[in-house]
Amino acid sequence: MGSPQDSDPAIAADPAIALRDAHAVLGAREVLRGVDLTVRRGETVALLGANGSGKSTTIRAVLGQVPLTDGTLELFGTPFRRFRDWKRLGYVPQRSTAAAGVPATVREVVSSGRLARRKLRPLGSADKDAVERSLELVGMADRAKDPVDALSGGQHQRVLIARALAGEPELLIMDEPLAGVDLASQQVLARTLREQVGKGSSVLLVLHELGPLAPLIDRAVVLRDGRVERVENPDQLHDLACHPHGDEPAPGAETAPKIETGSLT
Ligand SMILES: Nc1ncnc2c1ncn2[C@@H]1O[C@H](COP(=O)(O)OP(=O)(O)OP(=O)(O)O)[C@@H](O)[C@H]1O
Repeated sequence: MGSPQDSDPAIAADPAIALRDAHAVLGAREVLRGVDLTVRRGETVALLGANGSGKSTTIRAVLGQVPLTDGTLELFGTPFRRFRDWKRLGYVPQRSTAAAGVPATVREVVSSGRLARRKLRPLGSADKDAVERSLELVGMADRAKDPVDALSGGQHQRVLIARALAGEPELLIMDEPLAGVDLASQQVLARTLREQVGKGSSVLLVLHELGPLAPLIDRAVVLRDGRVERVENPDQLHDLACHPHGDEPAPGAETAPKIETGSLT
């Protein structure tokens, strides 16, 4: 997707993410073995690949949660070791790892997305407006006072997305945002992302199926065994989501509905 920022060559020259020849070790294994990943301003990039191919590790490396043993990372043109502008990033972790058992209301969780912007100051009117806008965007405004523990899995996911959006990030990173989410919530996410991208945000998301997000994806980077196997443009995305490693569908197999089911492998 093009963004208004594309017209500024200085900004367009600095991608939101520039990961080069990234290597990372977890336990005794080299899990990333030379990953190159660029997300330009205003671009929406999907990371695809089989279980264990290194998608989450790549995202965690971009966030600095997994150190690189080799290679380089720049965020918005700044080498990672000097990058401090965390308010420009929003992160939606895999649902199972976040907010479970937190004794907080929906609004409180979403408000925590403003932390990097307001530091330790109390919530101001701009903060409150951003929180309310994010709740509206994901369709959770009417649940704002409910404890997050009282939510379903898909509603939980919407709250985590709202928390990331509340920080008004220029780069939104999401790890399997469609996992376990019904079609209605997937469509809410698609609408939300479209709005973000329309404002010029960049998006990196791990997906197993493209679902309603397919029309929003500019490029798909397919990982295999800790390396980029290939990079595809939107024309190939349908086949990629169903057969990320180029496996042919069984003769007569119905592939189109698979993308829309939301049931993930
Ligand atoms: N903490 C860890 N210690 C050791 N190995 C790990 C650790 N976390 C992940 N791995 C290994 O790293 C590899 C890549 O894992 P990663 O979670 O990045 O894959 P993924 O592509 O996101 O998979 P999935 O689709 O299942 O979420 C896997 O082989 C996994 O077993």
